Amino acid sequence: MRILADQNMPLVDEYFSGFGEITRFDGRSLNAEQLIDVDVLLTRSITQVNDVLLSKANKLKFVGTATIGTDHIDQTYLTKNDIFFTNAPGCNSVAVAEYVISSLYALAQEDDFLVQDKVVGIIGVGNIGSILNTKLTALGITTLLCDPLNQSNNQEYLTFDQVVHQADVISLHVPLIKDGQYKTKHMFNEVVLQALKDNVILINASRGDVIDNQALLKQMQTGKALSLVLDVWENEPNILVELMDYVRFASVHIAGHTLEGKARGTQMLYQALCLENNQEPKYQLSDFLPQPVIANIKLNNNFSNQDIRALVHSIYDVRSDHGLISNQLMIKGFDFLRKNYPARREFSAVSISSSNKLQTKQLAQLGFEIYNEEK
Ligand SMILES: NC(=O)c1ccc[n+]([C@@H]2O[C@H](COP(=O)([O-])OP(=O)(O)OC[C@H]3O[C@@H](n4cnc5c(N)ncnc54)[C@H](O)[C@@H]3O)[C@@H](O)[C@H]2O)c1
Ligand SMILES: O=C(O)[C@H](O)[C@H](O)COP(=O)(O)O
Repeated sequence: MRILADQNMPLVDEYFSGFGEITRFDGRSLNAEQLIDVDVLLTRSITQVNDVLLSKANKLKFVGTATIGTDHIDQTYLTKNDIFFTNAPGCNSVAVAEYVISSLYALAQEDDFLVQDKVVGIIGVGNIGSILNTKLTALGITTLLCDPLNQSNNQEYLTFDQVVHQADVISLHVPLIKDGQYKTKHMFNEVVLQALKDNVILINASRGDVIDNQALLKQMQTGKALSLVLDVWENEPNILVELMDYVRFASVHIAGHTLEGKARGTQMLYQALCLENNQEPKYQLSDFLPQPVIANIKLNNNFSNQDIRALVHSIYDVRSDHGLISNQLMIKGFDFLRKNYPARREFSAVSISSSNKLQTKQLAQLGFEIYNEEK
């Protein structure tokens, strides 16, 4: 079996070498010639998989993207050509939710507010939005949910307009849908942006095109008071650099890039290929994840709600990502910063011990491991 895998996908040799010969490719410059005689294509979000790329793919039977988003894949073409397709739903949901929590705490610290005093609107309540909702609720934060396509799990849902006008924080977790009734491309256009309340915190870790970046720049240039947290941008990797000046925390589409999130993506493709080939999976994530720098933390009795911020930021502080893009974007470029993103762990890599039952429960809901019997 010949396997072609994106060079930015971790653990490909570890998971896939048993299946055959592996060749790595640059996700931005993959071309049709490279697909000749290839059986399995493993991509990330930056490769457009369509009729042009696959025009010479004479043997291709399996396409997997180690991502949640699928807007780069022409699934109709794959179905028509009898090519199996899978993505990795949920692989990096926890990472994105933790990115939002880290951002919120960083703004709370810099602007001197309590996260519990903010109402957070979540637009798109699928894998990521639901996990974020659980974590925010555990912290005592009120959430407003909007998802016209997902009215499940006994939640109260509001309309887009209600959420956008009532929330102090708006966090976007929709897929990119380019047209139709539930279109999300430019969901935040000039009109919506203009109507936002002053001082709203707008967080986008979904897809760049969900916010009209030119319209957003125009609003900010005319003095609109918004706190912007942007992980994703229109036209990556050639983003609208002028917008950066107005962004409180900017990053290079890495909200999902924890070690766990990326490795889970590879593992899900491995499991799908095993299933397709009637093989029992041999490996699991824990076989390959390194020990975290901080593995155990024992909390003392004085640990308070306020200390959760410090705990969260000891695992992941979004400001380190902002530092990277601010200092190095123009020198190194967007893709270089993504490829060389420092190792980041999820809260679950850290085990917490506390004698306070309520606190232990809250931290468990936030995603930390608990290592005493008080769980
Ligand atoms: N920044 C990153 O690193 C990163 C990482 C992972 C995923 N993502 C992006 O986040 C998106 C969401 O991920 P997910 O796993 O939660 O996906 P998901 O499919 O589980 O959830 C998306 C939710 O959005 C809802 N939705 C669709 N159209 C909507 C609309 N018009 N208004 C409101 N809700 C709408 C859907 O019903 C669904 O429940 C992905 O599609 C991907 O584009 C980004
Ligand atoms: O959709 C996703 O899962 C994410 O956006 C994913 O993390 C994108 O990152 P990439 O595949 O480009 O590394």
